Amino acid sequence: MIPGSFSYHRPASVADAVKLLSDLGEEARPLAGGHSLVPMMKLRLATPAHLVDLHGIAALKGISRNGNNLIIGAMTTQHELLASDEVAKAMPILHEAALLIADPQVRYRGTIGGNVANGDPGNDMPALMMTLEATYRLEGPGGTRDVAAADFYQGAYFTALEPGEILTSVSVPVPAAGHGYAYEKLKRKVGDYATAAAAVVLTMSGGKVVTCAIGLTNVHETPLLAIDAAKAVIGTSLDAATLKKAAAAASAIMAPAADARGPVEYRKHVGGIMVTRALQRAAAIAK
Ligand SMILES: Cc1cc2nc3c(=O)[nH]c(=O)nc-3n(C[C@H](O)[C@H](O)[C@H](O)COP(=O)(O)OP(=O)(O)OC[C@H]3O[C@@H](n4cnc5c(N)ncnc54)[C@H](O)[C@@H]3O)c2cc1C
Repeated sequence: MIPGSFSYHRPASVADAVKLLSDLGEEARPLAGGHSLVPMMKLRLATPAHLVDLHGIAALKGISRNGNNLIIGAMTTQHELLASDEVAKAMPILHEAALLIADPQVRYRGTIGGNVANGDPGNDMPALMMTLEATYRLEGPGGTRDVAAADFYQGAYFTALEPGEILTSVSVPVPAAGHGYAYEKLKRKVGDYATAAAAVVLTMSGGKVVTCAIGLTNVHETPLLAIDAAKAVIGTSLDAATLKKAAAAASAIMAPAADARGPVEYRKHVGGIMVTRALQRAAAIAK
């Protein structure tokens, strides 16, 4: 449980971090909260020769509002998300989901940038960011570009990040006033990753669903958007038959691994239940 040896770098600007990562090449990795990377290093599943610590870069911190978007700096911790009144008011599902990540110790160190850039299908933020139609800002040797969260995940631990690039911020459109929301996560115990989880953001009018987005965590090698399930509920009052149809449509795209959290069929079944519960709770909240 002791990591291999590495050299430590602490740049003071994004430009310096990008230059270091580009110069040092494949053997270098950005270090954020270290709560995914360091455990991997201890297990020797990751053996970077260089760690480029992002903690000295003030520009990567903080939460601000730009028009209808919340801009969250990559080095903002999960604890800081929870402490933000702006997040709690404008985007309560983000507050709710952050509270379901691990435990306070992990949330004090773990960052939103590390959580979404890691590419771990077990992380909670990626599916939520897809549901909220977030965009990631990436900065690298070739300049700055924005990538939709929905286009970012390519496989387990494979993302759209190019060599030398870092994720600098996440831009999240604020959902409509009166929207309904829920993040339902089944885990074996407090502090565990999801056996399966579902995020729902919807709007309703006259008792019927007008818009709906559904994201799924840890039921596939990447986070998923359950597009057909979301379509199935539009225009309905979420009656029992519709809920069943939506859960079935969501389960149909799930392909979880059989692991200590259960066999494939169980995790798909649980995933469907998470979708049902999230839809019901979101509808009850919507005004
Ligand atoms: C006991 C335990 C339980 C946990 N449970 C959960 C859980 O239930 N749900 C959940 O979502 N997470 C969970 N986590 C993971 C936790 O949320 C991590 O903090 C998070 O996944 C990674 O964030 P980090 O800031 O620690 O990143 P790090 O561990 O520092 O980095 C993770 C990866 O992302 C890369 N990276 C980091 N920042 C950037 C950046 N800005 N640009 C480009 N690449 C970057 C790193 O190079 C590394 O490959 C748990 C962790 C532990 C230790």
